[in-house]
Amino acid sequence: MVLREGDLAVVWIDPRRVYLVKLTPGKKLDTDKGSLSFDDVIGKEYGDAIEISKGRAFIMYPYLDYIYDGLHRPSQVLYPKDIGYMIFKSGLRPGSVVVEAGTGSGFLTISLAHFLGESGKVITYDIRDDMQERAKRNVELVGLSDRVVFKKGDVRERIEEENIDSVFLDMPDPWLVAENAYRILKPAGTIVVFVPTVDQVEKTFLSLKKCRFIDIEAVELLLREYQVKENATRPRSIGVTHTGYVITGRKSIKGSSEISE
Ligand SMILES: C[S@@+](CC[C@H](N)C(=O)[O-])C[C@H]1O[C@@H](n2cnc3c(N)ncnc32)[C@H](O)[C@@H]1O
Repeated sequence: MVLREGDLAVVWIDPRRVYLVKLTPGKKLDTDKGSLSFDDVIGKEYGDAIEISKGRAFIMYPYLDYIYDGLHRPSQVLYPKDIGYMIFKSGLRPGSVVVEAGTGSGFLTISLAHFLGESGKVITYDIRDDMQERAKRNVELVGLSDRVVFKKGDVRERIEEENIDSVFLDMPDPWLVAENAYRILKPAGTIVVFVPTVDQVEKTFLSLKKCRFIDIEAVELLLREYQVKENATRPRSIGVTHTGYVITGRKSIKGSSEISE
């Protein structure tokens, strides 16, 4: 595919220099490895490489992992390893309608919008205007605005939607949202929560149980990156050692709450 004005691309120089850019004529990307004029990128294809003063810039398709590397993120975003599992457990599919809180920098929003397709919707709540403004720009940059509805609000107090397929929560006190989540979900709809500390796991798990959710699980996903060198291949000694915990549950349908006991 030949790249045109306005297309999104990833400029990959090395693993620490990954930039998500919109190809605007006359603009350029300045890095410590050299400048890249977007006029030189327009007309090229994903996968092409362009020489810059101190290296090479590879022009890559904006896959989610590159979006993760290149996104401007004022808040801590969820890690891909956790997002993958959360989406799997949620049962999300093309056409799903999900509610999310909080929006934060919008990386989970973008991931959800990506997987639920053109016919799906993410309704994302945040109590902070500045977070939603930044997330809006991120979602717009990756061309997914049609699939996302931004709402300013406190989900502990009120969620306007109903008949929702899944609720995703990444916020400090998700246990205070259990009742609202239960109310807005379809029967057998799923709740997926991410929290960074163990005391939050306990509060969240018990609140889901109290609200008649069934099939509740709490897990931690461990990911270990390897350095690969001849005769010296081993786990890396530095890196992200902790992200958090994922709690999942499902809205009970009539009579099923007894089964979970
Ligand atoms: C860690 S960030 C979410 C990051 C997001 N998952 C991402 O991947 O970019 C947590 C967000 O929750 C929002 N928040 C906290 N309490 C909230 C509430 N009661 N209702 C809605 N949003 C809330 C915060 O303003 C913050 O932006």
